[in-house]
Formats: sequence, structure tokens, C-alpha cells
Amino acid sequence: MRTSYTADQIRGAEQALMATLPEGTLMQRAAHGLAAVCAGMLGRVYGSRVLLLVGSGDNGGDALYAGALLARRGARVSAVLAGARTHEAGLAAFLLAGGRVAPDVGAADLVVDGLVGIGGTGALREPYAGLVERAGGPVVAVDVPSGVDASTGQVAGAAVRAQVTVTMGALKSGLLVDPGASRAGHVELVDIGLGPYLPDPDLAALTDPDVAALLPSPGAESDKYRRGVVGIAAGSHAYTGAAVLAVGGALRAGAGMVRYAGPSAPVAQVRTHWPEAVITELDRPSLAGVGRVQAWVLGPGLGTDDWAHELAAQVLASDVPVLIDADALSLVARDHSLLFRSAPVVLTPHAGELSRLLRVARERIEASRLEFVRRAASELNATVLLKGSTTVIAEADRPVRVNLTGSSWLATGGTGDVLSGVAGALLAGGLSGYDAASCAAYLHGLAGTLAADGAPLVSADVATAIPEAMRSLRRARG
Ligand SMILES: NC(=O)C1=CN([C@@H]2O[C@H](COP(=O)(O)OP(=O)(O)OC[C@H]3O[C@@H](n4cnc5c(N)ncnc54)[C@H](O)[C@@H]3O)[C@@H](O)[C@H]2O)[C@@H](O)CC1
Ligand SMILES: [K+]
Repeated sequence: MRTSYTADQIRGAEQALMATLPEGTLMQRAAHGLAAVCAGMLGRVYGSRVLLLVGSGDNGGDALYAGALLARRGARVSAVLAGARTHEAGLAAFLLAGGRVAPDVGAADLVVDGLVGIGGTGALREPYAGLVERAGGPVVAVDVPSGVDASTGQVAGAAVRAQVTVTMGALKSGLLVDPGASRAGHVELVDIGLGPYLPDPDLAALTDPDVAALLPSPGAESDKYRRGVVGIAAGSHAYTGAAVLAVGGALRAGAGMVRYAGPSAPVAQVRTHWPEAVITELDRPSLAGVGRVQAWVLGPGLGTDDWAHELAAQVLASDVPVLIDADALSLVARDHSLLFRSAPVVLTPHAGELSRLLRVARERIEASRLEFVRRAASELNATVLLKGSTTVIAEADRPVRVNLTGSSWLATGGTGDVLSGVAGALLAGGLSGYDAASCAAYLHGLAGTLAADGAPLVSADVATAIPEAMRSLRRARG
């Protein structure tokens, strides 16, 4: 499990640790870690040109001490002092080591962004913003890319786009969530001894072994019922493919059995593609003949008419977990009373769907994904998986989970239907909404990467690659 923290949490832990150590120790640890990463990026330190962008706080201090270490190894290091003041001891060490102060940015083999770290607030002010725009060359960001909010990943104006971010003590949440995550590049963590002083994390991200340990796997006692029966209420005369993809996702993710219920057109398609599915053709919106399931997937391609509303109401009146996606999210947005139930609910909106659910502009949600996924989980009393460039999963009183797998090739029609099927299978297999949603996002992202392999994919490829994604997790676990 990878964990991350807000700026306030990090500051609190730093203060507690600092009280046990001689002054300046932490900054020295940070600077050594930073200099080592810079040296690795430069390859040959001697004779290389390094440009430091130095702000007025301790973030600039880190950069100056690291610059001093590089200067001692023969690098030609210059520093633009951008703040109204400069970390005094850091500047003295830098000058003593042969570093030079420069009036403005110039050509460099490496730019070290020490403008602002966890002390940054709001959009970068001048002259910082202009320096960020003008500086050329590969950039290593100190702690966080300047202009990225360390706690939320929000970017309010100009912001550094780093190849590498060297972050001190623990990950900051803004490094895991877009738009900040895409500004951070590769993140290197420098251990400064903060571990024992950190509180419960703000965010958590599953890794291969976590997901491998959570995934249900059949034992000697298993049969199709014990492995979990998923009901899929999806598809309509207009949208037949969504049903095929959701059923495919559920089957490939290891459901013991999939029961599909829908009207004749999607039934014909599901029957052709998936002979494994047990099908009930509905000529009216009633689940009376469908049989028992352990979890429902509701919504892909369902439509939003009265027929769909009635079927959604019946599914939600059951006493098993329900995953609500796509058209069913629109139904719920219009009629929140559908969500009044005691069994678990998992919602899987993208930003547009969440905007309808919360009645908040889509742009605000895109800019502040963490804030709104948390709000949705608490207001709607559900597990909420917000899809997008960073998929995040929230449930009341738990750290938000950030999904770290995925590929931009997944941004194509139908992949969400596969995801809902995968999550439904995991819910039926006995995982909680929180674990089912986070493991499904992880597997789906991994399968997308495997299926794309650097070229376009179609959503059915993602379902096909789910077993390979599971095998790769289990191989990693040994
Ligand atoms: N406290 C410690 O012991 C340690 C601190 N460390 C470093 O210190 C950093 C935190 O230092 P500080 O608390 O001094 O804060 P920062 O150096 O991150 O930034 C604070 C300064 O930036 C200015 N500022 C804030 N927002 C701005 C904006 N939008 N535009 C322009 N200027 C802005 C403020 O006026 C203030 O002068 C960490 O990110 C890390 O790099 C590390 O060395 C680890 C140890
Ligand atoms: K920085």
C-alpha cells in the first residue's frame, strides 16, 4: 500500500521529528537525497550546468544545499533567487561551495525547482510564474512541482512540469491526483525519518500485492454459487453493446455465474457473445423470474425512460449490493430516493455524471476531484468511484483510494461498461464496496495497459485481458 498525506499532516510530523534532532538535520537529509537524484539524472556531474530556481522558504533551502553538494562535485551551479528573501544558511553554503547567483534563467542540463513546496498557496505569483514559463531543460521538482497544491493536486495557474519530483519524508496527496500527478513525473521518495510521526494517511493507493491478496480465489469447497452470482440489469433496444461488455467484464473477472436480465435486442447479443450467461428476457420491467444473485450491476446502456426507472427501482429494492453506472446514475440523479436502501451501493460516475448527481459544474469537479468524490460519498451514503485521468474511490471514514494503474488508451467507448462488470463480480465474490471498486479499477487499468501495449484498444480487449492482469498480479506476489 502506498500512502500520502496533506501538507498540514506532513508539517505536523516534521515538527514532531525536528524536536528530537539538532537543527538543520532534516534539511541536510533532504538535500543529500535531492542531490543524489540530480546526479543520477545528470549522469556526469563534473562540468554539467545546473540551474536552481530558489524561492523564499525552506523549499529553496533544500535546493541551495543540494546545489552546494553538486557544486562540490564539479557542477557549474547557478541560482536565481526569486523570493523577497532567501534561506540564509543555504545560500552561504551554496556560495562557499562555488555556486553563483544568476540574474535570470539560462541554458541548463538540469533545472532544480525549489520555488515553493508544502508552503505554497494558490496560483504562483510573479516573478515565480514567469520563471517557470521561461526555464528550459529537464526539471527536477523539490518536494512538489511549484504551482501544484501539495494537498489536493490542484493547479491554479502556471505550474512546473517535472521529469522527476523528489519528495521528502512521505508522499504528498497532490502528487497522486491529477492535474498535479501529471505535473510530477516520476516521484522519488527521500526517507528523512518521518515514518513514526505520520498520522493516518489522507490517501492510499493499492499495489500489486495488495490487490492479489484481496482478490477472491476459488478453493476446494467452491462452486458457482459460492464464488458469487452477479445480476446484470443493462442494455436496451437502442444500446445492446453495453450489456455485452458488462457481462463480459463480470465473467472475465471470475464471477461464479452471471445472470443477465434485459429486453429482447440486448438478450440476442448477450446470448451470441456469452453462452456462459444465464439469461432472462424481460418483456416488462420485472425481476420476478430472474433468480437469486449476490450483487447487481445496474445501468450500462439501460436508457432513462419509465421502463428503465421501474427496473432500477426493483434492483435497488433488493437486499444485495448494487453497483450503479451510466444511465442508472442519471436515473438516480433525477430521483435520489432510489438510493434509500440499507445494502451497499457503489456508484461509478465520471465527472459529468457526478456533476448531475451533486448538481455542481463539471469543471469544478475536474479541478477538485478529491473534494467532490468525498462529498459524494458522504452526501449519497455510498462508495463512489470517480473515473477519469486519476480514478479515485471514496467511502465515508476511509482514506480515499487513488488508482495508479491505467493507460490513456482506455479513454474509449465501452471501457466503463467492462469496469462495472468487473466490480460487480468482485462484489458478488464477497468484497466490500470499497475493496471491490478499488480492485476493479486496478485490474481494469492493468488490463488496459496489457491490451493496449502502446496501440489502440477496443473495450472488449480490456475484458479479454482481465485474466492476464490477474495472472500478472499473482506472479508478482509469488
Ligand atoms: N521543515 C523542515 O524541516 C523541512 C522542510 N523541507 C522543505 O521545506 C519546504 C517547506 O518550506 P516552507 O514551509 O518554508 O514553505 P515553502 O518553501 O514551500 O514556501 C513558502 C514560501 O513561499 C511563498 N509562497 C507561497 N505560495 C506562493 C505562491 N503561490 N507564489 C509565490 N510565493 C508563494 C510564501 O510566501 C513563503 O515565503 C518543504 O516543501 C520541503 O521542501 C525539507 O527540507 C524537509 C525538512
Ligand atoms: K518545488
